[in-house]
Amino acid sequence: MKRTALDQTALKVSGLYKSFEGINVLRGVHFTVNRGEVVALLGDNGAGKSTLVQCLAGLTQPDQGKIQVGQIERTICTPSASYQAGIAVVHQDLALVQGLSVVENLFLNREILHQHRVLKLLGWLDKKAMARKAKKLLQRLGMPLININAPVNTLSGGQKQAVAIIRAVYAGAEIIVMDEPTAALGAEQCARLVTLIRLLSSQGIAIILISHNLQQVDTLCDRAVILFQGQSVADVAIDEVSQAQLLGYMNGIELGIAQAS
Ligand SMILES: Nc1ncnc2c1ncn2[C@@H]1O[C@H](COP(=O)(O)OP(=O)(O)OP(=O)(O)O)[C@@H](O)[C@H]1O
Repeated sequence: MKRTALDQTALKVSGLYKSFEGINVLRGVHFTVNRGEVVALLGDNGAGKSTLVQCLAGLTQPDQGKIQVGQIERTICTPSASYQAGIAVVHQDLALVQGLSVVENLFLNREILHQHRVLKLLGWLDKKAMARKAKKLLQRLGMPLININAPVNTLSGGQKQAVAIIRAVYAGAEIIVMDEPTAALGAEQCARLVTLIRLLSSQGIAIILISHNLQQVDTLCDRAVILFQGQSVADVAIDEVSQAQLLGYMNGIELGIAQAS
């Protein structure tokens, strides 16, 4: 293990099935992620990763199966139900509002109202409090150089990722799912994101990382769950497998299902 994950379940997925127009896309997905763990979700193209993430994000509903967050079984039928359950999915397109500033994005739909009774009734925002809190959050999560007043469309790709992730943390996410978070980043930005992921994990947040970059999975993740043709076929400690074995699981060879070409 790369670090001490807490021995407490953050997420448990059991027996998830999903079909689209008669095609069985998920055919029995089971895995658990503990608090503070970084777990890679691996699988070849079409293995069912995005469909699984859509189920976690409340964008589609499984036909069968259970999703448990902490000790509570959840029905995640909308994106807001997913968020309320403590799951945040940071997609490649990030869902930030481009014209708004960093601080406005961080507090979007969670604005801090003015403390003064009358101003609060009028819906006035406490911009100073939000600025203070935003600076503190960015500092705590190792991103003090991000200008909180900059429109997010002026930030680098890595900074945008960081803002989206920090927004999820501020909203109380216990489980953050990241879909290819470093795909469009340069080496330095990747390194910063890796540091942020490690920091979040050290604070007990569970991370599920979808990545095709096995080198990165090797350095960053504690465990990998591998999907093959819609089934979770392996759940392995990263320290105990080689990248070649991971690839073998992903293409079915390690399972004796597919033939080496
Ligand atoms: N809405 C849909 N209707 C019909 N088929 C779908 C739908 N969504 C996904 N599929 C099919 O389900 C299978 C799994 O797709 P999914 O996108 O979940 O895989 P993936 O592992 O994320 O692949 P990739 O790495 O290429 O993104 C694919 O064969 C895909 O064509």
